[in-house]
Amino acid sequence: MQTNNSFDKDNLKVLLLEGVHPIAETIFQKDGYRNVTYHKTALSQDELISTIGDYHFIGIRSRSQLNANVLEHAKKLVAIGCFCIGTNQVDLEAAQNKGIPVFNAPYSNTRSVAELVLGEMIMLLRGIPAKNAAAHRGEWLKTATQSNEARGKTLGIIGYGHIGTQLSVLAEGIGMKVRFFDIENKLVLGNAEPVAELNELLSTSDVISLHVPETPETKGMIGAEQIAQMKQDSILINASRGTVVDIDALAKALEDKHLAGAAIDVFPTEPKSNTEEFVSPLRQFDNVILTPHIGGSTQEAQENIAIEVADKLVKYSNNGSTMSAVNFPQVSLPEHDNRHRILHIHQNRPGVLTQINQILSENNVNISGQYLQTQGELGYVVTDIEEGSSQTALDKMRQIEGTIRARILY
Ligand SMILES: NC(=O)C1=CN([C@@H]2O[C@H](COP(=O)(O)OP(=O)(O)OC[C@H]3O[C@@H](n4cnc5c(N)ncnc54)[C@H](O)[C@@H]3O)[C@@H](O)[C@H]2O)C=CC1
Ligand SMILES: O=C(O)C(=O)COP(=O)(O)O
Repeated sequence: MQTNNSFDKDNLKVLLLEGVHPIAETIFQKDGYRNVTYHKTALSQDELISTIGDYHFIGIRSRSQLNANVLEHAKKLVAIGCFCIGTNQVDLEAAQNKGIPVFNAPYSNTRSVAELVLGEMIMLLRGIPAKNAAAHRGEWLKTATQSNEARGKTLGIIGYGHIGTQLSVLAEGIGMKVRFFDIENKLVLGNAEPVAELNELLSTSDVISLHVPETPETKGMIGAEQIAQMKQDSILINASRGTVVDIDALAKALEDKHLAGAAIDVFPTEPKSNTEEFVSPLRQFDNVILTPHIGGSTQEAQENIAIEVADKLVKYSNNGSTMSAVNFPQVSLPEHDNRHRILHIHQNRPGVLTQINQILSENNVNISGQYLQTQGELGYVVTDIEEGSSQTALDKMRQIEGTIRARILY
């Protein structure tokens, strides 16, 4: 059990990795967090293990793997910020078991991905990547063969979430017909049409674009069998996660000329830094657009993400609010001016709230507000109390069975 009291910001250490937009550092510093370490790259597993124990907050993007082993060494960690959408790089359950909320930016880069995919789709339908590559070699491929307008073509979107829906609207704007497959019932935008079976979507679309998260179900979702279902001369785009598409199966389909082209932004194994070689069987194909996982890498998106996630971390640190945490009970909290606030994180079992209130009552502590939320195995009780014997009460609350951690905000 951890025994932090109200945090002295001077002693709180923040580690920002993977070149998150520098405005994140500014936000921490402006709020009085002076101990911010900034790295342009990700850290290896060994580096994370030897470093993470010093830090109270960590900010990462999609490369840093915060698995259970790394989190085991995160003795002081209070919260994790994923400065991106995907949180599959973090063992969310291990973080939850340690009472560490994980925050992300669920919307900020969605437009950037949708715009990239729209552009790639138009380019691929015209056969531009191959013609461009040929021109760079001095070849002149002036032909209309396999060069098509997007207007009237069918775009099949797999995963009709924040990105999928925006792409849907943009694609309809240039006259495409949009169909989609999602495991949830979704509000349909424009004239898009839901399709009940993945295979039906695959076999009727001119372009397939993937916008699903990485989950056990989406891993390997598009393999040889699914690609075989796709129309002859159709196009596959993946800007979701590298594990969703079997790259060897895709390479074979391109070799066999079953597909007219592809655009791939995410890969099963991605270089850890810009100095490492990118290795992929897709490098040989002129008709494949290969991008280095930059779907969300625009100035606009990165700045918005940095503001959003840094604000969430600072708010959790200063005020205890867990709104929009992805693995944690969500509690939206008012400011606690002139009051002390006790945050109690515990295993979700009966009787904890009663024991908390019993302790407060026995210590003559007056409760001015209380908030309780549970999620799965975790319970989060926030109690605003009048100043006084809060420290004694906190010490006693830490003895309640099932307590994971507790801290006080002055
Ligand atoms: N290339 C890049 O730089 C970026 C990649 N991404 C990736 O894109 C993914 C999607 O992002 P958003 O649209 O914002 O997420 P979202 O959560 O809004 O949408 C995902 C959709 O996929 C659906 N889904 C989940 N499992 C499915 C399955 N097995 N079959 C069909 N549909 C399924 C969900 O119901 C949901 O509607 C992220 O999880 C992330 O991995 C996100 C941002 C940037
Ligand atoms: O937001 C996401 O999920 C992404 O894939 C973007 O990742 P990145 O921040 O570019 O490492």
